[in-house]
Amino acid sequence: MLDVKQNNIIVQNKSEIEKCIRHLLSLLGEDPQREGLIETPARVARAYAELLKGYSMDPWEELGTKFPSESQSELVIVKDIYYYSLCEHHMLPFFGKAHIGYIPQENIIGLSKLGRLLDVFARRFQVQERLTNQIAESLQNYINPLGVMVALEGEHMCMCSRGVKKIGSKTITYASTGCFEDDRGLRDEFQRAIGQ
Ligand SMILES: Nc1nc2c(ncn2[C@@H]2O[C@H](COP(=O)(O)OP(=O)(O)OP(=O)(O)O)[C@@H](O)[C@H]2O)c(=O)[nH]1
Ligand SMILES: [Zn+2]
Repeated sequence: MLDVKQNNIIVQNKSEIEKCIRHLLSLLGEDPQREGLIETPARVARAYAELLKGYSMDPWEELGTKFPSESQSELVIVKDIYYYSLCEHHMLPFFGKAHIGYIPQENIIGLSKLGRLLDVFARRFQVQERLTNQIAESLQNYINPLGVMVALEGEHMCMCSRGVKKIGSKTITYASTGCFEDDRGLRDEFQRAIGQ
C-alpha cells in the first residue's frame, strides 16, 4: 500500500526506477541505449514524481486558513477546475473538469484551496469514484459545512487509446455529504449552476 511518503520514495528510488524503465524498454523490444531513449528513464522517473506528488501532500495542510463565514448559509461553487490523474488499472491518464460546491456553516475556505485539494488526490493512482469521494469527505471534515457536493467529468485514456476505444466518451461521478445527500432541490441547484 502506497502512503504519504510515496513521493519521497520515488525520489529516493530514482535510480532503481530508471533501471526498471530501461529494462521495460528492452522487454518491449526497444534499444534503451539508442539516442532518442537514453534520457527517457530519467524523464519517466521525474514525470512519476510529479504525477504522483499527491502522496506526499497533506489535504488539511493544502486547505490552509479557515475564515469565519459572515453571511447566510448560501451555496458556494467553484466550477471548471481542471485536473489530471492516473488510472490505477492501466497507469494511463484520465483528466477533465471538477466542480466543487458547499454550503458553509461556521467557516469558509479560500477558493484557490479547492483546486489545491483536488490535486492532493488527483496526483495519485486513482479511480474516478474514489477521487470524487475523497474531495467531498476531506472538505466536509475540514470545515464542517452543512454539506458538500462534488462532480467530476473524466476522459479516460484507457477507454480512448486502447481497449474499447471510445474516443470522447466522458464519465461523470458525484459525491455528496450532509444536506446534499437527500435534498433534491439543492442537488438540482448545484447541477444547474455547473451546467448539467
Ligand atoms: N469504475 C471505474 N472503472 C475504471 C476507471 N478507470 C478505468 N476503469 C475501468 O477499469 C476496468 C478494468 O477492467 P479489466 O477487465 O480488469 O481490464 P481490461 O481487460 O484492461 O478492460 P478493458 O478496458 O475493457 O479492455 C475497465 O473497464 C476500465 O474502463 C475508473 O476511474 N472507475
Ligand atoms: Zn484505465
